[in-house]
Amino acid sequence: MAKLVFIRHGQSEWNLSNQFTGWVDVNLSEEGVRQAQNAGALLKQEGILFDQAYTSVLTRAIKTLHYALEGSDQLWIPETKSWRLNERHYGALQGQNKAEAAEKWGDEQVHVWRRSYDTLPPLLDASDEGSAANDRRYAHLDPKAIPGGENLKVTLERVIPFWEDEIAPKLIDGENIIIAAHGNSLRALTKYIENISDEDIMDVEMATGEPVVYDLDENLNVVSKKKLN
Ligand SMILES: O=C(O)[C@@H](CO)OP(=O)(O)O
Repeated sequence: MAKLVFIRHGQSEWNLSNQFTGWVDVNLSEEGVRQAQNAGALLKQEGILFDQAYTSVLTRAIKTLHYALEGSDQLWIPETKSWRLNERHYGALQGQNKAEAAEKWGDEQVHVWRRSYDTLPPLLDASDEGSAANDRRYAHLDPKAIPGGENLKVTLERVIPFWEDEIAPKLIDGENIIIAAHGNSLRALTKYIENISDEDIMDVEMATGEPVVYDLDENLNVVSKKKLN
């Protein structure tokens, strides 16, 4: 039996200002820092001892991981950062205010962009100055792997190879793992490990800074799941 903990980053500055974020590297808000510190206290209270941590290459998730590990006295454990755990790329919506987008395109369209499994957002051109192609942290990637915008399906398809190659083998060996990532990269992993349908995943939400604890058997079946709050 292995423990797997998902933690969505604490509230970010753009969660607070209600802007589409995706791959834009915004910081935690003060409330987000408090949420991440509280997650550390909850993990300590729960007594979960981790062997390995994973996070994305985005500041809000990395900092959340560090606050959570510091609060549970395990800041020393090995950690791996991967772009594959990044938030879904929100394409040309990145930076826009969600309420203003709903006024412009309608609530229904914005809801479909945010939560449908396979509808892509409007794409960001690779020549746009905000393209991830201009960001040094993605310089080692095949340019074809750098998205101009992702739906949950595409997000899942880039998260799962990392899960299969890096994370699942460790869980099968009985290691306890924490993954600090993002609302939609964690929804993709949740869909995969809980076998949730394309339709039902639309209603699954992750709260900021709230650890979700799974017990997994050696076949990676979910034996139990609980949220710490
Ligand atoms: O803006 C984003 O990147 C995500 C997460 O904050 O938003 P949503 O919940 O709308 O997918």
